[in-house]
Amino acid sequence: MFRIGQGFDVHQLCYDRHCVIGGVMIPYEKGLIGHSDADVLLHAIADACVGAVGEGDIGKHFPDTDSTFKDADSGVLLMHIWKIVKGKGYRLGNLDCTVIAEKPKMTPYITAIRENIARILEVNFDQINVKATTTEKMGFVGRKEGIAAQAIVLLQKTQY
Ligand SMILES: Nc1ccn([C@@H]2O[C@H](COP(=O)(O)O)[C@@H](O)[C@H]2O)c(=O)n1
Ligand SMILES: C[C@@]1(CO)OP(=O)(O)OP(=O)(O)OC[C@H]1O
Repeated sequence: MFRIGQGFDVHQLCYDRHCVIGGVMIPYEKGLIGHSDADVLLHAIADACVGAVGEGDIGKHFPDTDSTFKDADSGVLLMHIWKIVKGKGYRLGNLDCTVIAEKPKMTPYITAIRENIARILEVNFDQINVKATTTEKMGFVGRKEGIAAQAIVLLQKTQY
């Protein structure tokens, strides 16, 4: 049996934070604001995974009212989500994601991000794809006020 899930997340940019996207620290004058490290891409992936197995959303598993998750490493949060997915007997078919950002330029970091996500999900590099697009200077992304990310995951049931 196959299950599909999609995730979407947005975080605001400000000057006093690190810019961590897909678990990779990206040199940029601004960083993302959140209760956790605000890794918008890993949050979209986590939402896609919990969505695929009918387990709600990331906020259900890691409430932003819980101080445990203050400045949390989103890689660790995604590992926890992935354990739930595996526990339900699923394996990853493939994951496709898009980072929607006017800046920073993502291309130099895409390989490192794919490697990091493949490590967290314990899959091969070629099962993970990460893309980037601008919004052609329009809207909150175009004004560099925030960054959005989307993810779509395909899971296959291996245990019944
Ligand atoms: N933050 C970004 C946004 C885009 N890219 C790369 O540039 C290409 C063209 O972007 P458009 O928004 O003009 O379609 C895109 O395909 C990406 O390869 C990027 O690296 N970082
Ligand atoms: C990750 C969590 C928990 O620290 O907080 P944020 O970093 O604010 O991220 P968000 O995508 O708004 O929602 C999920 C959260 O509850």
